[in-house]
Amino acid sequence: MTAAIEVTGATVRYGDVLALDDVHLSLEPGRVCGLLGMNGSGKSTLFKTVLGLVPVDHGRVRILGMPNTAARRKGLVGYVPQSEQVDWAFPVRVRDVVMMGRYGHMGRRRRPRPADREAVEHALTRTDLTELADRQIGALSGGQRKRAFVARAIAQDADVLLLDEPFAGVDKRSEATITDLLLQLRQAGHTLLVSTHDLAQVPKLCDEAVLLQRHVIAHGTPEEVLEPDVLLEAFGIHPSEEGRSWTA
Ligand SMILES: Nc1ncnc2c1ncn2[C@@H]1O[C@H](COP(=O)(O)OP(=O)(O)OP(=O)(O)O)[C@@H](O)[C@H]1O
Repeated sequence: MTAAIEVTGATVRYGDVLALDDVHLSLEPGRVCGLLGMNGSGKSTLFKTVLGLVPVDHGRVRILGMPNTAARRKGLVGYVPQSEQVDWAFPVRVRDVVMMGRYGHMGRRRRPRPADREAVEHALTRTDLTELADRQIGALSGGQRKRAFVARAIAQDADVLLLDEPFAGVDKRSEATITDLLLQLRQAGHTLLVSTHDLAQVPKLCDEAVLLQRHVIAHGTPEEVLEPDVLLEAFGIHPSEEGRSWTA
């Protein structure tokens, strides 16, 4: 079977900083994979590597059997970035952000057709953002902004979705909305790679999990990867008492 995401020996440096060291990762279509690791372990860099947004020193990335740049051009891969990576001062309405998800479906002139407008309204409804659709993106709360980017990914209808900390800084309502949406996307057969510090989300949402510390140190079922002994061996820490958050 052709892998949805295939990373082979990816090594990425930012100047002197070795962010990824010989990362191998293969994800079958239709799987939901949690990407776990401490701050600075390379999760965002791995997303950017999969998307082709950072140059790799070594290694190769394939999405659905094709080079990542080609998959991106065809709109086969969607991305919900970490909030810190977005310029919230950029004067754009929520509806326009969601419409960006349709660019891969439009011609070169990017003229939305009725089907594009319909997909955008549908995505706004599913993310509970219809009433906020004409607001500037910078005028939304953290959770609402996250939902706007999830709406963009839904409108895009990409087979492969990369979500960088979709639960970070969101309230309970947004968390529940986003979890439901991700479960629906999983049901519909999309492949999801989701980074999170919220370990409690992983067994609820994921078929498998990857533990990253510049390279992949564990990859298996959530139960296998979240074994306290695996975490202890990898990081020298146990999850917190509640087992809820992990920001060490
Ligand atoms: N643009 C950059 N220039 C220099 N170093 C960078 C850059 N981006 C990331 N790094 C470094 O690369 C390493 C991996 O960073 P990355 O953001 O991928 O980690 P992360 O696991 O996503 O962290 P977090 O959980 O805090 O979001 C870190 O040491 C970070 O400081």
